[in-house]
Amino acid sequence: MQRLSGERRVPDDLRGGVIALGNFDGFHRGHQAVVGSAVALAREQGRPALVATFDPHPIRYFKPDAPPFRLTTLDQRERLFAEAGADAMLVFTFDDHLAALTAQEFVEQRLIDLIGAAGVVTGEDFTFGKDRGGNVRVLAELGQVHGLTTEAVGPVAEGDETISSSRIRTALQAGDCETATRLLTRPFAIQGDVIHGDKLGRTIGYPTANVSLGHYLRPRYGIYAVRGRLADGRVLEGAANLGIRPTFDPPKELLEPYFFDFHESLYGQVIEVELIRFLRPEMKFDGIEPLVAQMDKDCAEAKRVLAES
Ligand SMILES: Cc1cc2nc3c(=O)[nH]c(=O)nc-3n(C[C@H](O)[C@H](O)[C@H](O)COP(=O)(O)O)c2cc1C
Ligand SMILES: Nc1ncnc2c1ncn2[C@@H]1O[C@H](COP(=O)(O)OP(=O)(O)O)[C@@H](O)[C@H]1O
Repeated sequence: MQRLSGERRVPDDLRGGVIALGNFDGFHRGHQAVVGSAVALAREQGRPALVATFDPHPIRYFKPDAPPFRLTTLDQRERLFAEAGADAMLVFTFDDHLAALTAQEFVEQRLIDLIGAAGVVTGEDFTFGKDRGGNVRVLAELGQVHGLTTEAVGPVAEGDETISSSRIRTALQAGDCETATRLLTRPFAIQGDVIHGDKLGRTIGYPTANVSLGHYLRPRYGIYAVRGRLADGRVLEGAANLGIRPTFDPPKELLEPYFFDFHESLYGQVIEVELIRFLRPEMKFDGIEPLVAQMDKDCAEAKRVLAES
């Protein structure tokens, strides 16, 4: 799958496509329905399927000081869109210029001129353009003028509630991995480079691969049963601390998975760590011995949890 810039002319072989328009952070079941419809329509008509996303997230542009809230990085979205059958991911840079485009300018300058789109699929509640002047009705009207097919996909609900990124964020902030997994159709996963830490882990028999939380939403601090995916595709099981490790000075905010039966260096590798279940809150221990005794128990519990999930 190709990654394209939303500011440049789309190459000829990807023009005349159907584009799923949205941000799709998390790529939850609702997002999957929108992208799925775009891909299905594209296949039916023998057209390329494109998926849009915004970087930075529009919320970040409008609220630069908002606490981290991301559910996926651009790299994760790229993989998820490819798995959903898209031929290209189109990244719109959300900056002053984009924010100032009216709905009509966005459709004419971006969808028609730069992308050469033949069809566009959004969620029913999608808004776009300066002051959110564009919605699915405006999009349909502009589409008629420019020969652009439009389709609005209704919300996907679970129970009485629409599935949304904010519902998933709330679940993760409560340590409710199971709800997040259901709404995402896969576990929430943090991807990042393995960085150097204090080199303490190895001396207590528990080396941990330290990953920065970056722009990700902060799930509830605590100990989790996890699965890790290495760059080479290997999947490892483990137990991880996500938080500030209050036993150590100075406290540092990290995700630190210990992988069972694994003895290789991971420094510099990009790994992805799936949060399967919250086991307990982080605690401050009075020394290394009680910490290690608790880590032994955590690992035993994580193994039990992972064996049945
Ligand atoms: C399963 C597990 C549970 C842990 N629980 C805690 C905890 O409750 N409190 C704490 O301060 N550190 C805890 N840690 C320890 C730290 O996350 C980390 O292993 C330690 O700070 C060594 O860091 P290093 O990787 O920088 O050497 C836990 C680690 C693991 C793997
Ligand atoms: N089972 C394992 N789980 C996690 N990391 C491991 C494991 N075995 C070896 N490693 C390596 O050891 C490093 C962690 O060792 P540690 O002493 O905790 O150092 P640091 O403080 O730099 O994280 C990891 O980054 C990884 O390269």
